[in-house]
Amino acid sequence: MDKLKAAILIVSDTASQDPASDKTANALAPILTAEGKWEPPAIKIVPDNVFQIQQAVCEWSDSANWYNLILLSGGTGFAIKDNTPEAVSPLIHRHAPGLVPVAGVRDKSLIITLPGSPKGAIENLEAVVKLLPHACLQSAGANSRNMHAAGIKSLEAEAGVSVNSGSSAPLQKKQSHCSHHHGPGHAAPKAHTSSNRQQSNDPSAGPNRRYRSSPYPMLSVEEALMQISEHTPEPIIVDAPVNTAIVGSVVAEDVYAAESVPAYKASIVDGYAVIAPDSTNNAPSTKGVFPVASITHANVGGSLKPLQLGTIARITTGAPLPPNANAVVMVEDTDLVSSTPDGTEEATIEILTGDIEPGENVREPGSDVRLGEKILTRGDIISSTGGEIGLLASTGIRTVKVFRKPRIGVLSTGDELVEHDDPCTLTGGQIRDSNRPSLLSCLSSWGFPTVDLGIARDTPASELEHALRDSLRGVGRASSSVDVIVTTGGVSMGELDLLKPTIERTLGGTIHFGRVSMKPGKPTTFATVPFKEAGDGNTQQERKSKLIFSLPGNPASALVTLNLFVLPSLHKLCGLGESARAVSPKPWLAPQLGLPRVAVVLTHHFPLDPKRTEYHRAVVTGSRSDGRLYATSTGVEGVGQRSSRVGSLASANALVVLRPGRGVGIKGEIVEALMMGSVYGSDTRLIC
Ligand SMILES: Nc1nc2c(c(=O)[nH]1)N[C@H]1C(S)=C(S)[C@@H](COP(=O)(O)OP(=O)(O)OC[C@H]3O[C@@H](n4cnc5c(N)ncnc54)[C@H](O)[C@@H]3O)O[C@H]1N2
Ligand code: MOO
Ligand SMILES: [Mg+2]
Repeated sequence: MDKLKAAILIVSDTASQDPASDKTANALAPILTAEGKWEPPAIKIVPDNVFQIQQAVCEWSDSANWYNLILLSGGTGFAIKDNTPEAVSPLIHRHAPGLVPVAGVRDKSLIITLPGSPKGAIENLEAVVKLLPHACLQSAGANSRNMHAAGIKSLEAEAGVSVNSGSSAPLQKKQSHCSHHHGPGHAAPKAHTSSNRQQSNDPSAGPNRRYRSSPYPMLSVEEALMQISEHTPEPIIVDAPVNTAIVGSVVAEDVYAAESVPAYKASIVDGYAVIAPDSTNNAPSTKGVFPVASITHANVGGSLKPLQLGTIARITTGAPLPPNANAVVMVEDTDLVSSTPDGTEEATIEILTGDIEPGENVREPGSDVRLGEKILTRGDIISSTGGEIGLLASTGIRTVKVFRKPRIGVLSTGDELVEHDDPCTLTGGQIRDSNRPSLLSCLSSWGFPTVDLGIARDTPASELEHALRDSLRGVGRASSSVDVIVTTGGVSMGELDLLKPTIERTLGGTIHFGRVSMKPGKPTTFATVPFKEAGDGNTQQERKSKLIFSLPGNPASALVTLNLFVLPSLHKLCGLGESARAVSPKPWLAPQLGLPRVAVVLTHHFPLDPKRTEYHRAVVTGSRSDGRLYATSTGVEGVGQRSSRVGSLASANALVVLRPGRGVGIKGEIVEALMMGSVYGSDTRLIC
C-alpha cells in the first residue's frame, strides 16, 4: 500500500520569524513515521494570521497533490492572537466537534488542530495516531456519509465524544452548527449582527433555519455607491511598457519628456536651406541665383558641412538644417537654373522671393516638446485616439507608471444553467446561461481584462466555495488571481441562494450591503474578502482585500447593476477617482466614476414604482434642432421592463432614472439618465 501523506502546519508568530525556535514539528513527525504508514510529513510555519492559516490549509487540501492528513499546532488557546479555530472552522466541510478544538474533513483531507506546546501536541496526536490511517482512507475514498460513519466516527469513539447526525447534504447543511465567522478586521456591519442572522444564516439548513425576511437593511442607491467607494481599495501603480496595452489606463505619475522634439533644427518643408539676412550675418537677400552646395535628407547620419554665405542646400521635410542655415525656402518658390555636368543633380537654383525671414519653415530644437517638459499629468487617460501614446513614444519614454487595470472574474451560479452554446435541447427548468456572455462582453467593452469563471452549481455548495476561492488564488480557470469577482444568481431568499452565506461563513468576508431599493436589482450584494497578495516585483503595493459583487440572477437585473455598481468600483480601481477625490465632497458620485449622467426629455409616459427607484432601459436620441436628448423606453407595455427580460437592454443606450412615486413620469418631463452607449440623431447619424 502506498504511504499516506501528512502535512504539519505550525502556527506561531515567533517560529515564523525564527524557525529554529519551533520544537513541535520535529516532535510530531516521528510519531507519524514510527507507524510505518506515513511519508515524512511536509512542514510549514505561518504566523498567527487567519488568512495565512487558511491559505496553507487550502493549498494542502485543494490541490491535485492533496494531503491525507493536515495537523495544525498552535493558536488554539484563548489568547486574543489565537486564531487557528476561527481560521480552520469555516474551511471544514464536515465537523467532529468536541474531539479537539477543531477537527473535520475538507474535501478528502482530514484536518486536526493540536495545542501549540510540544507536550500537548504530542499527547493529543498519540491519543489518535493509530486511528488516523483508517480515518484518512475513509475520508479520501468515501463520500461524506460513509466517511462520517467510518472515519470520523472512530476518532470520536476514541475521544469519547459524539458528532451531530449528518448526511451527504451540501456544505451549508454540514456546517449548520458553525459559528458565524468574520475574517480579521472584518467586523460585521452593525445592521447585520442581529442574533437572528447569526443563528440562522443558513438557507439550506432546513425550514426552521431559513429566513422569512431578509436581514440585510435596504440601502438607497447612493448609500450603496458610498459603501462601494469606501471599500474599493486604492489603485495599484505599475510600470508599464509604452504600447497598445496601456490604452485606457490612467497615468499614475506626472511624465516628463526624456528627449527634445525635434532633437535638432529641422526643416518644415521640402526646399532649400538658406542664410536669411539678419543683424548678425550680413547675408544678401535670398532672392537671386545660388549654387546648391549640398543635399540633406531626413536621416543624414554624421555631421553636416556648414553652409557658406552665398550658397544654399537642398533639404527635405524633417531633415536637419546645415550649420549657419537659418531658414528654408519652399521648392515651389524656386526655379532650376542649371544641372551638374553629368545631369544627375542640381547645380544652381534661382530663389524667386526675397521675403524669407530667419526662422521661416524651421522647427527649432525642443520647439514641439522641450527636454524635461511635463507631457502627461497624473490622472490623464491614455486614450485610444493615440495622442498620449504618440507623445510618450516621440519623447523617448519607454515605460510609464499607470494604475493597474483590475482583472475581473465572472461566475454564473445555478443548477438550472446550461452553456449558451450547448447544442442540447433544454429540459425541465433548464435555462441558457446568458449572464456570463453578456457581462463578459460588457466588461471587455469597457477595456478591462476578464476571466470566464464558468458556472458553479448550487449543489454541492462546496462547488461555489471552491470556484470563489480558486479565482481569488488564481488557480483553476483563473490562471492568475482576479481583483474583482462578479457573480450572478443566488442572492435572494431561496434555499439555494447561497452566495451571501458562502461569502460570510466560509470565505470570512464582510457583506457591506445585501439589498438596494432599486428596480431591477433589489438583492444586489457587495462584499469584501480578506486576501493577502504580495507585490509582484512590478508592483510595490499589495492588496489586503478583494471585492465580490454578487448580482441578481435575473438577466436585466444583472446587466443594470453591473453598469450601476461594478463600473464605478472598477473606475476607482483603475485610478479614475484620483483626481475626483480632491475636488468632490461626495467622491462616490464623482462624474469620473461610472456612467455619464445627462438630462433627458421623456417622449411618453413612463410608469413609476411606488417604492423603488427604477433604472428604466431606454433609447436616448439627440435632436439636431433643439440640441436636447430624448428618451424612449425599450418597452413599457406588459413584460417590457421585467427583470428577466434581457431584451429590454437590446438597443438601449441609457438607463432613465425614475424616482419612486405614484402614477407615471409625464411625457415632456426632464429626468436624469445614465448613458451606457453612443447617442444617435433621429436621422440615425452618430452624435456622440
Ligand atoms: N421571496 C422573494 N423572492 C425574490 C425576491 C425577494 O425579495 N423575495 N427578490 C426577487 C428579485 S427582485 C430578484 S432580482 C431575484 C434574484 O434572484 P437570485 O439572485 O437569487 O437569482 P436566482 O434565484 O439564482 O435566479 C433568478 C432568475 O434568474 C435566472 N438566472 C440565474 N442565473 C442566470 C444566468 N446566468 N443566465 C440567465 N438567467 C439566469 C434564474 O434562472 C432565475 O429565473 O429574486 C427574486 N425573488
Ligand atoms: O430587483 Mo429584481 O432585479 O427586480 O427582479
Ligand atoms: Mg434566487
